[in-house]
Amino acid sequence: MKEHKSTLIESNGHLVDGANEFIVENGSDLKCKTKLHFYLNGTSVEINNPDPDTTLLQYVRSVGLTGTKLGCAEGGCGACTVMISSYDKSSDKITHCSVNACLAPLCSVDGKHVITIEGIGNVENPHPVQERIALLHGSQCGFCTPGIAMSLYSLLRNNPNPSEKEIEECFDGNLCRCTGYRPILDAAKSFANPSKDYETSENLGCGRADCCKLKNVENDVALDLKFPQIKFKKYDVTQELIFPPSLMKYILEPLYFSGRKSKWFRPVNLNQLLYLKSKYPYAKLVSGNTEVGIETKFKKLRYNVQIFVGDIPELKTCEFKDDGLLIGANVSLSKFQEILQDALGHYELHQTQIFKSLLENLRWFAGNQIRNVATPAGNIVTGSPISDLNPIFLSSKTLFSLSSLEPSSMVATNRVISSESFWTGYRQNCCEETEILEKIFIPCSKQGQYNRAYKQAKRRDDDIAIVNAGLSVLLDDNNQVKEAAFAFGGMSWVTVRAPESEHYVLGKKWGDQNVLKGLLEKLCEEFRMKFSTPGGMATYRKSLVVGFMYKFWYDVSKSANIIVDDCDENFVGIIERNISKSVQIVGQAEKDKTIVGKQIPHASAMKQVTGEAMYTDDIPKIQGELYGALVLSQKAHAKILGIDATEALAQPGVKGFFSAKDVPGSNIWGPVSHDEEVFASEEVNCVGK
Ligand SMILES: NC(=O)C1=CN([C@@H]2O[C@H](COP(=O)(O)OP(=O)(O)OC[C@H]3O[C@@H](n4cnc5c(N)ncnc54)[C@H](O)[C@@H]3O)[C@@H](O)[C@H]2O)C=CC1
Ligand SMILES: O=c1[nH]c(=O)c2[nH]c(=O)[nH]c2[nH]1
Repeated sequence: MKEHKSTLIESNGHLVDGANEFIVENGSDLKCKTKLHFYLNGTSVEINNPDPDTTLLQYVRSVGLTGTKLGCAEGGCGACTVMISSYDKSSDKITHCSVNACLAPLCSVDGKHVITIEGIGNVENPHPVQERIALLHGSQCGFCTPGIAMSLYSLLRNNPNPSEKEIEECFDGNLCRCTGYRPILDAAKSFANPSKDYETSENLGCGRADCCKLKNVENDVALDLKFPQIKFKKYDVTQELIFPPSLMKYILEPLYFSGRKSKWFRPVNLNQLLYLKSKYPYAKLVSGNTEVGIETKFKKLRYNVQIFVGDIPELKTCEFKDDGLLIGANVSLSKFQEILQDALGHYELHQTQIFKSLLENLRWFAGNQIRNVATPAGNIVTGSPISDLNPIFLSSKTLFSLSSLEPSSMVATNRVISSESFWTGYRQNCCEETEILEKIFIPCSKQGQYNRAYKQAKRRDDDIAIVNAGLSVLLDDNNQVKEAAFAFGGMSWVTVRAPESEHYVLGKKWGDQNVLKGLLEKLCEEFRMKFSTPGGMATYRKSLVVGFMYKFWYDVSKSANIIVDDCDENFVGIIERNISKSVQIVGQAEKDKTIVGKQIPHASAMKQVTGEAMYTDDIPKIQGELYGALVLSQKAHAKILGIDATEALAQPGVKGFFSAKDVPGSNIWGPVSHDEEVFASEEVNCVGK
């Protein structure tokens, strides 16, 4: 990766950007539009100066599309899933992505088509996805159901002929707490081609609903045999909502919005971005917003100026160089997965070790909705100590290219820094304020090099690591270690290497049991963790480090054909979960019976899958509406001798205080047996009553 310099400002002092010349406006010299334009469920929407702090979820719900739900608000549960389609002029392709609307900024959807659960069907005319989930009992409380339907819908829009495995994986960012996944998967797998081999790569067309490549796709599986009592609609891809032709011609221009608390810039090329970053060094870059969104919502951080980098083509490039992969820092993680998969075919087998490690860890990196928008740059710059990618970057000497404008000359300049010196402390790195991460160079592995990645979390999918690792060794022809790089996440304030263990193993023979013993002892010494360490679980975390190295030892030995004693195959490789299988046996309905033996969906099912079911939070607000808050007991078990409401009434905005004596009629209620008090009258029997 070479460093470069280029002039960005012409002698007349104006910023050079192809045909554009920018004039002073909005506090910067960049001429910007102040109107957001996108499509929502097939209808054109224009908003003048939207508030940069509004999420897509807040917006769609505010216009009455309350089928999209607010669950966890941090991209973990999938209840807010919508689909965003965009058109890429250079490849003439439309992509459809499931996205967490709770994190997506409204301002980020310019030029895109947003489809919510209401946009795919309704109770009178449900989409086949909605109909099958409802008829096959895939909803109970129904709160997660629209999100589940949208994940499946997004998969089918990209891949109308999925395998069962692809269907199971499309739900890795959706949680359901009451229905159970069995009926959901039954419904979803009715769209699967059971004969399709997961590994088969096929041409999935250009993303248009009527793409000629999809004409022969037969989705009508043997549903009649599997579900004899139900007649389903056929799934016909050609009937899907099309990508608006006018958006294909829409030219992305720089945007500027000014809200109550913050300003938002959307540059559309690298020069504009560097210029804005030089003008506003303190500005926060926003990419997938999956970390920044958490910071602003939960950590209450404020960013007065935000620069959205999601529409900059230079940050989404990919080049297969002779010695490695050079990618734009803001490709989405899903796109990164595709690039890495392509790289496996492009390079020789021995060169692909690091790419394989990255692919392995990306499988377990959050859920689809996050990977569709989050970027390597976001992960690298955040520098979380349990980042999934950074241990692999650190153990592979990946290079980062940082770009900025030199303030005096306004010349674009660039420096390359190794991952080994990038992170400087807890969530800190060596990026200067005016610098942006432009490109990432991931080297090919050498002949004799073995690189593996491991992650242990509380659950496999959609979870953050407890400890993770990127481990690498280079062996010579005699299996002696020439180079070693062992990087771990979750063991310190930053992703760290284990220099003493690396040094110990240098020159020693891989496969020698004494070396293994010594190496594990060294690691234990190196990662001495106090019992009181932040994050806890000190012993467990240390044992994970040792466990990963043990696994790596046997994994490398097996790959390098080194005969070792006691090699248990279970140590090597990844334990794969098979495709889940289950059956609900529904007998033939007896003709003279109206209920017994019949597969009858519950009364709310169709409303839930279409997003039409109204939950408390979905009821439109009325003018002057008041909210209730409970005053709770701080005693575990006490007699109520009297209630003094003075403190509650003194709170700002409080209009009244109500207790048991104010309940008209009976103060007793309960779901089945009526044996609970609405408000405690004489006695409390727990804290929080
Ligand atoms: N909310 C969730 O469930 C999950 C969140 N994550 C987080 O998401 C992040 C992934 O990235 P995004 O959403 O794209 O990040 P983001 O838009 O939230 O930005 C994260 C950080 O990266 C910086 N950044 C982004 N692009 C940059 C660039 N080109 N140059 C310099 N700085 C840049 C931002 O200013 C910010 O400090 C990871 O860091 C990870 O921690 C990962 C998995 C799940
Ligand atoms: O690198 C990460 N991987 C995850 O799976 C994850 N989940 C999360 O919330 N943050 C992160 N970071």
